[in-house]
Amino acid sequence: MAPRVLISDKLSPAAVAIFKERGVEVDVKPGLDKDELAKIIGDYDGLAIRSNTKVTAKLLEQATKLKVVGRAGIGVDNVDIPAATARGVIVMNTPFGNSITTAEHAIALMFALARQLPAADLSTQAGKWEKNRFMGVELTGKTLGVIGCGNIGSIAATRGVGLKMRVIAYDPFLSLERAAEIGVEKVELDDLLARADFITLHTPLTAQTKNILSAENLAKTKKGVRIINCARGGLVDEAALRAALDSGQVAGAAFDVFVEEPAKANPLFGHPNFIATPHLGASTSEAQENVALQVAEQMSDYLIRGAISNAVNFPSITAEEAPKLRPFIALAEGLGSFAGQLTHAPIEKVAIAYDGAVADLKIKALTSAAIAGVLRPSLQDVNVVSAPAVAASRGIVIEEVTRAAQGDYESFITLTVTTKEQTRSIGGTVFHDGKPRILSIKGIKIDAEFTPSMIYVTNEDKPGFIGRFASLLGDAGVNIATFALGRDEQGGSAIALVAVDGPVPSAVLEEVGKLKGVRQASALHF
Ligand SMILES: NC(=O)C1=CN([C@@H]2O[C@H](COP(=O)(O)OP(=O)(O)OC[C@H]3O[C@@H](n4cnc5c(N)ncnc54)[C@H](O)[C@@H]3O)[C@@H](O)[C@H]2O)C=CC1
Ligand SMILES: O=C(O)CCC(=O)C(=O)O
Repeated sequence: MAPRVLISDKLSPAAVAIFKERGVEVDVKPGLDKDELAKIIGDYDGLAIRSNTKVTAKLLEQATKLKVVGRAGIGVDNVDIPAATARGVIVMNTPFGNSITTAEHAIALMFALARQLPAADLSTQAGKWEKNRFMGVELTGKTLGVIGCGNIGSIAATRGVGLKMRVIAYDPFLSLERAAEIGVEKVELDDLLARADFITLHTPLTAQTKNILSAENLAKTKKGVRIINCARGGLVDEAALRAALDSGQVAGAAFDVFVEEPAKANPLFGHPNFIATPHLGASTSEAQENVALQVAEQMSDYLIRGAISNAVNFPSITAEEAPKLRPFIALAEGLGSFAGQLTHAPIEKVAIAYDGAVADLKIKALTSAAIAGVLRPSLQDVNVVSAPAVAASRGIVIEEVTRAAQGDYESFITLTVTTKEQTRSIGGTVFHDGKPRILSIKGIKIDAEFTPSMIYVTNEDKPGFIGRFASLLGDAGVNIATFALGRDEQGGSAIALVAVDGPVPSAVLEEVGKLKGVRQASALHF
């Protein structure tokens, strides 16, 4: 069945065309309220949004089929990422499609502030011709302070350089090489505040950046500074800015984003030196076409081919990598599931060793699959996306190692689960037929495929056991499909991994457990 996607915000029609071209069914329903959306979200595999749709934990509870949320834009603050991750929903954004447009909006607002364009327009069209009222400032030679010099900040910075401004940037993650490349001077925040004639903000809203322009920091600015915020509401303390505009410490401010959106009332509204736009940073036809095309392509790639790009809660997997990775994901998940089904005590650690060629694949994805396998026997809802977060919330330590090929196989994965009582290791590979194989259990060599119903037995290596075991299954009407055996040494510990046709009745398993020499008998399902 074709996957179904709902577009719940206003997106360029280019997205619909891409979804259809790729074989994804698509419904376009912008403007639904949260209850209407909650009613229908259960029908969809994908949800494509801009900033209006709020993807809350409550909405996600109803999204029983949902696999991916695609944000046609950058900020994903309207999506509850931990809740999406916990439900195994991939969240993707389009990190570059609207960067130029947003940087241009910041520059437009800088000009608007420098020459009071909105007020001059209003006054002129009112027939006032107030030539003496609107004295502006020149940008050439002024200092532009950029707070957050990532994709958008660095474009804004280079535009500032092009306008012959001196550009200084505060961004703890900006390297000196990159600063030199874009022609900015990297400075500390206090230095920026003291020197900038214009400040433009381009950071995400985080615990560190919230109120980065607080009352205290606004007091450190150069008197007469002008401030532009096209990033996120909450980076500037709105009440403190209002006071600084009133006192003249700040000569003007232009905001595209607000603490509360849609902003219908705001402490800054009505100030003569304040300019507002309604979150228009990304609103150009070029940017909207870019982000719509990109989000539709990314979501289709994931839903149809399993390729993941620009996910904020999962490593990227290209369309080329996906088919190579798929059998190893099945192997990792199978090994995890094997160990998980046999583990009945709280897990302290899961260690995964990747030997040989597999170490060059996306091992983060493989590790997630292995953890999902380990946890699923006790937690039905866990999946490859949510598994690492679930493991972390349970205090399970995850260890990954990559090594050169150790033995006979080009690739080998060994998964070790540690509880208070014991450590259990299981290893395997993918053969050239693309099928995952179990090749070692507790260090004992064996060769078995994962099949839907299996019996795993550990026993003393003594003559007669296999006959007794096989007869018991035969007498109980349990048909053996394949039988794999291994032992550590003659007369030592032996293991049997038996694929059977259909589920094993628990009474039969109990009887197997009572056979002479049997230490443990478990039914496994894959
Ligand atoms: N108004 C609008 O319509 C739009 C707004 N945006 C917003 O613009 C913001 C920036 O977007 P991008 O440049 O694409 O993001 P980005 O991730 O490329 O850049 C953000 C920069 O902020 C820096 N940063 C992080 N914490 C910082 C801190 N404590 N102090 C100083 N710098 C810090 C990072 O190192 C990074 O370089 C985002 O919040 C995004 O949501 C993006 C597009 C449109
Ligand atoms: O989609 C929009 O209009 C908002 C864009 C935005 O804020 C973002 O991409 O972070």
